[in-house]
Amino acid sequence: MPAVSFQNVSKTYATTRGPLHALRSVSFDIEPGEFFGLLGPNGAGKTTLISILAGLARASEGRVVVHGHDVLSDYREARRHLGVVPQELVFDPFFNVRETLRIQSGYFGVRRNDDWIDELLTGLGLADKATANMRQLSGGMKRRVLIAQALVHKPPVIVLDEPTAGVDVELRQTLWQFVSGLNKRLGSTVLLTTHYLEEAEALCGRIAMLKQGQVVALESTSALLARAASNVLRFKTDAALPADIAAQARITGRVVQLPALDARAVEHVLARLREAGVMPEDIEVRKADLEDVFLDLTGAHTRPAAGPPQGGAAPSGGSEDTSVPSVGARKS
Ligand SMILES: Nc1ncnc2c1ncn2[C@@H]1O[C@H](COP(=O)(O)OP(=O)(O)OP(=O)(O)O)[C@@H](O)[C@H]1O
Repeated sequence: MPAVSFQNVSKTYATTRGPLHALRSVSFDIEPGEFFGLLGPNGAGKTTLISILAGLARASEGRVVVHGHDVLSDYREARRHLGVVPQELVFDPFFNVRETLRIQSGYFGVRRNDDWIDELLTGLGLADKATANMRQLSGGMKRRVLIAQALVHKPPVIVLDEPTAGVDVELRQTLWQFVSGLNKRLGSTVLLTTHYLEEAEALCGRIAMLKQGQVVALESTSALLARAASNVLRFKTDAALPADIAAQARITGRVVQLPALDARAVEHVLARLREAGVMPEDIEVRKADLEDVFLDLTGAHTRPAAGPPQGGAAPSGGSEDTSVPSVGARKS
């Protein structure tokens, strides 16, 4: 039995400009124990799909089943199997961290689970904050409690919707270590949506890519990576590129990146640039990554110079070609 089964899920919003098809017949299964990535540019429908899974929105058509429980007709059971980490921070400020987690356990009818609460506190770097009042915590610490809250009933399926948008590097590392540990040790299924393709590449065994409400790829991460041209030629220039080169290029400010199968392809591009009088600087050839596949599939070849993903913080650095790509910056 799949951990999560999306069956022909469609969602249409009525808007003043007519119907908006946020999801169009989305179907895929996530097997128990998978670390699964859901990727897509802004507006692709990721949050809508997660909201339907979590029972926060209703599908216009189709159904979603969690460990055999329909999220609509069998909501309580489906919800018990899910640990959904929300994006917004909402807390009762009068309780301390441990009390907050005990109260949340009570919502799920779980009692005397202090051992598990201790494990969550330690794993998420909150051990010395157990008796701190929620209102005394920093934003980053509150986010850790939010994650602990979502996991307090030991759900077999963990749903993380953009969990690292705007969080610091330390929390990202703590979170991934902890969630990977649950995935490996307890066999927890993890469904992750992220703008950070590097994270998806490092963590997810399988990936679905959404574009305009449709699944455009559903494959193992390694198969997706194998789809990309094996290398990428990268250089900087201020000059206008010849049209044939520009057509294949991904341009970020003055950084140009082109798929390059082998050394001959690299030589060909450099010769074309010479003919056109373009003097490339800082030439390098790197291995293709998930971002290259993503851009091919979502058709976003050209993006503006670096900017933060919408609704999230800028990836670290903020140089003209950030090493952690922000898909949100290329609204297609
Ligand atoms: N309540 C709503 N009413 C009308 N349209 C909506 C509503 N919620 C979402 N949409 C639209 O549905 C589409 C999918 O949005 P959704 O938030 O699911 O995308 P997303 O992939 O999560 O994007 P992001 O990466 O920006 O969070 C978008 O065009 C969005 O504007």
